[in-house]
Amino acid sequence: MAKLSVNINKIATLRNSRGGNNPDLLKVALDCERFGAEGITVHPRPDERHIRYQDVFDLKAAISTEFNIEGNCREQKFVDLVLANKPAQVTLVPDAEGQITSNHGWDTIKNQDYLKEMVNMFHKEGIRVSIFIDPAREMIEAAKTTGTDRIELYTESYASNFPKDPVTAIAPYIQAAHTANKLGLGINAGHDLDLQNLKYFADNIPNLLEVSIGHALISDALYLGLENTVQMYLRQLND
Ligand SMILES: CC(=O)[C@@H](O)[C@H](O)COP(=O)(O)O
Ligand SMILES: NCC(=O)COP(=O)(O)O
Repeated sequence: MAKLSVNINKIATLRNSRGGNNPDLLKVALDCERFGAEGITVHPRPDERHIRYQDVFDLKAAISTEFNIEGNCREQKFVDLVLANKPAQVTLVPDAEGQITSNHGWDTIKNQDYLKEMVNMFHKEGIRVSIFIDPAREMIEAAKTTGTDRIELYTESYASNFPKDPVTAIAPYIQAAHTANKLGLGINAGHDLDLQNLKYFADNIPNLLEVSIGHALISDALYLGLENTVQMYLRQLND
């Protein structure tokens, strides 16, 4: 069964909009765990518009499930933050400066040597590495040569095409999963997964290990409540 890691960036966005501590990010993370989430994901960005660097230290000290820190390893501040906190997993994402949200995976062919160095450095500190990637065979094959433990499949195109044609939407992801499985790479996935598209994805991707979900899950929680929402997402993965 794939694990559910709740991305709490949006809770930090709401908190930061008023400058106080409401909602309390730590409490939300602990509540997500209490409600059944198997991991917490954060994606600190250089402008700290949602997750602040201090949040990462505070979360690391408080949570007991798997901590996944996503971000751009070309930012030295991000690398230092990850090394100082030693999460269970770091997910390397190739964000351009000022990007609203992540919108592409790594070109693992062009950046092969650089990624190798990064993977090596995080491995020396005992941190599992996942590389954020589009579902393309050549990118997955090149990812394998970096020594990464896992890839995270960028699911935006699956999510946007799912409503009109689920079979076509998932086809490249099934191919990608077969390639990754053959190479012995673990498979994570994320971006725009939601209560409509998650079950079909999880049912069709062989050996899916983990999904990280934030935007839709936190939005659903406004209507459904956080406890109920976390459990509804868990059911999409486990039923
Ligand atoms: C890596 C990824 O897919 C993104 O979902 C990201 O983690 C979300 O970041 P924002 O919350 O800043 O949009
Ligand atoms: N890695 C993807 C993630 O953490 C959350 O993405 P989203 O659900 O906010 O699109």
